[in-house]
Amino acid sequence: MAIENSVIVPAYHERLNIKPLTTRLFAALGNDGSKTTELIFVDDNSKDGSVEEVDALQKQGYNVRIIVRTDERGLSSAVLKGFHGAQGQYLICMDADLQHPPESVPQLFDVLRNHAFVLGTRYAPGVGIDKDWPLYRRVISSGARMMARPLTTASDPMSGFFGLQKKYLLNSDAKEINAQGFKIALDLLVKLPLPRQNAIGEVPFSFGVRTEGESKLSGKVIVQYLQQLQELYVYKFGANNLVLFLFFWTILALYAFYKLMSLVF
Ligand SMILES: Nc1nc2c(ncn2[C@@H]2O[C@H](COP(=O)(O)OP(=O)(O)O[C@H]3O[C@H](CO)[C@@H](O)[C@H](O)[C@@H]3O)[C@@H](O)[C@H]2O)c(=O)[nH]1
Ligand SMILES: [Mg+2]
Repeated sequence: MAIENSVIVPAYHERLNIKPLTTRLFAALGNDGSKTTELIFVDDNSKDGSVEEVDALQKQGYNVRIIVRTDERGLSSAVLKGFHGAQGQYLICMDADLQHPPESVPQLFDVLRNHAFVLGTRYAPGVGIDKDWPLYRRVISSGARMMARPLTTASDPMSGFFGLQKKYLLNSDAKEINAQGFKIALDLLVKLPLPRQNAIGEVPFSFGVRTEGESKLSGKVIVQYLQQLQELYVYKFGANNLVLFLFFWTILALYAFYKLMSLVF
């Protein structure tokens, strides 16, 4: 049977998560779904036994492979590498660390049949929003989400659990996509030639807790996000409006600071 669906997983030092992710994903897809789905890890030369782990799973009959990059590092560029190397016309991206439930993947593929883009969202009724996250991650996440508000109507454009129909990627200018940092979904949402109506489907999910390995989010990733925002504002609204936005965010930041101070003192 031909491969219709591809699941792309950026992975850096994720050996311990590879087997549980693979077995849970294919169990969730069931017999029929498994025949038309491939799983691709994009690893940046972790040299931690991830390759051997994938080989063993292949021998057990899972349609899984691993691309090892030796010349580049980074989440977003790894995702694009996987998307371009995928056979399926329906593409889903998810993290390796099981914070994105593999059991939700079939639902994301279903939604992709009727939408150009699908987002796993943590901001929906009944979903525990980052409840197990430390406070500083919640503050970063809320601030990052608020600053992206003018760029897209999607409820969770920061999500790393998302998908798209490959034809929209092929119709875009690859040079325009920002492959730095973590927020590849946001870049694609703003820059891909998506239909005007009904382009984005959303699937609520609860963001799990990482149990193996460590998060790779760093100060550098936050700076890359701010640079990406600036570029996206200019892309969407033009350089002049960037000045207006900067003014707006400065006033908002000063107001938030004032409120915080009045709470503390
Ligand atoms: N190939 C590759 N993979 C990477 C790299 N950096 C991170 N990854 C992989 O990308 C996934 C997410 O990395 P984490 O380090 O677990 O990120 P996080 O802090 O949990 O952030 C996640 O949640 C955010 C939502 O708040 C998302 O915005 C973000 O994209 C990501 O999904 C994991 O599978 C990780 O191995 C890299 O340099 N190269
Ligand atoms: Mg994570």
